[in-house]
Amino acid sequence: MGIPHVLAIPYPAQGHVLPLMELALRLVKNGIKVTFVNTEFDHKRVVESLSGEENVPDMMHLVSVPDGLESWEDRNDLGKLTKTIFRVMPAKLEALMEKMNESETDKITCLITDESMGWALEIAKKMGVRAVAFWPAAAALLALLLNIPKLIDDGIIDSSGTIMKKQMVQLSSTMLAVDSEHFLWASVGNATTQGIVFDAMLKNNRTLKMADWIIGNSSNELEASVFTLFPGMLPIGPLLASNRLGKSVGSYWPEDSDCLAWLDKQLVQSVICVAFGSFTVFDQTQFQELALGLERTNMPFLWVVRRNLTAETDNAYPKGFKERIQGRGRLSSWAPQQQVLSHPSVACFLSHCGWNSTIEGVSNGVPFLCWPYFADQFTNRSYICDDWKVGLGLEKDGNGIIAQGEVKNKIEQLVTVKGYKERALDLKAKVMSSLREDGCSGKNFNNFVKWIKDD
Ligand SMILES: O=c1ccn([C@@H]2O[C@H](COP(=O)(O)OP(=O)(O)O[C@H]3O[C@H](CO)[C@@H](O)[C@H](O)[C@H]3O)[C@@H](O)[C@H]2O)c(=O)[nH]1
Repeated sequence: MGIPHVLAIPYPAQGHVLPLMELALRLVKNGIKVTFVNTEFDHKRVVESLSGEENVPDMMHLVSVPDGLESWEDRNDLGKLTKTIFRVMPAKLEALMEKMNESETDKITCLITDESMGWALEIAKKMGVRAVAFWPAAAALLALLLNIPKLIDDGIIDSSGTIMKKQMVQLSSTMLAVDSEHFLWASVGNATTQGIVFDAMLKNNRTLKMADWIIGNSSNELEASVFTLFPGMLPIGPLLASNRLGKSVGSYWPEDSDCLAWLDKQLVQSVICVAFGSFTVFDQTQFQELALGLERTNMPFLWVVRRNLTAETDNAYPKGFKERIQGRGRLSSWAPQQQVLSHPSVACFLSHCGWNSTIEGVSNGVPFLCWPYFADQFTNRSYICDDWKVGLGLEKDGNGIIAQGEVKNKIEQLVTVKGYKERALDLKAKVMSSLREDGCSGKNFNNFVKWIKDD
């Protein structure tokens, strides 16, 4: 067999593209050729944000297929996006693979797909190609999804995913309890969207059975009880650019690298890093309370204010805010987050608790302030606050708002009360040891590479 050729297919969302790209780059480093298939919409953004950079090696090719939506249509409408993906992408992917297979050197030997694009596993099997499912979120979430039939039997949800009982659900006595109201599909959009997403999850559960491997961006040190209950899933994380001594690739937006020079000028462990991933949206009141809360801490802060974090972002700040925080507060539209979190000046991370942000903070020993927005982020908050005890959750007041006083008080509590930083450093050491040759994630990854290279 010549050089193995992997086709990698992410779900089209920032928190899915980045970790699969990281996995792809690690495979390339191990002598495997990778073709990375983004949607056309994402491909354009990723390539644009890469311009002038030399982070994509020769053995990695970036290609695209359409997602079925027009360029102007709203890709944050997860119902619509999910429907068109399932309708349009399978035939496009199959055609792409057939074309590649016409050439002996381009022949696909293995397909790795995000679990949420489970239909690709079917195509791989049909074409006689090895099939791998990649799970980019907490393993606990996949375990819960695979238990949907039991949730229905127990009357917690009905057969269309509607929550019938509000209760905590625990799959085993050692696993995290999840509030049924925070089930993944139950917090995305309106009832129609939730139904479409739930249906897609059922389909993905079925296709997952076709996977030769299920690998995840987690580690045994973070979720041991899940991997005991669910031995078929192998953790290979955390997948971080620093592990291969490179820069993160796959951002949708150009990074403000200058913020690293700004961090260089700050005192050690003095800065609040604030970032909410790629989906979170704030209304005007909440946005302003956050701004005022950060201002009231009197600490330096680096706040990632994505262009669409709130409506009319430029005019959304409280009156005089930018002038008052000058020099102390740095506003950035998209930061090199992994590098930021590894910077010695960072004291804590105010985060929406997306899984990538969670493991990036953990891998750098940074304590968290948790402000989950939707989907799996509530479970990730429980891990951070209740299980690993490396952070504090922000609570809403009687008006359903996280008020400026709450932001200020919790940040002060986090950085002054002894224990959070110590536990965060302890967890970091455990998680990073997993990546060593003799660590759990390290061994799993090496076995995986061997399997891909085997005839
Ligand atoms: O200024 C920024 C902000 C973020 N990031 C990166 O963007 C990624 C964001 O991923 P994540 O923290 O997981 O958040 P989302 O983009 O919101 O990810 C989606 O996908 C995740 C994985 O399934 C889920 O856990 C989240 O809930 C879901 O919203 C991370 O790698 C960050 O380092 C940057 O590079 N710069």
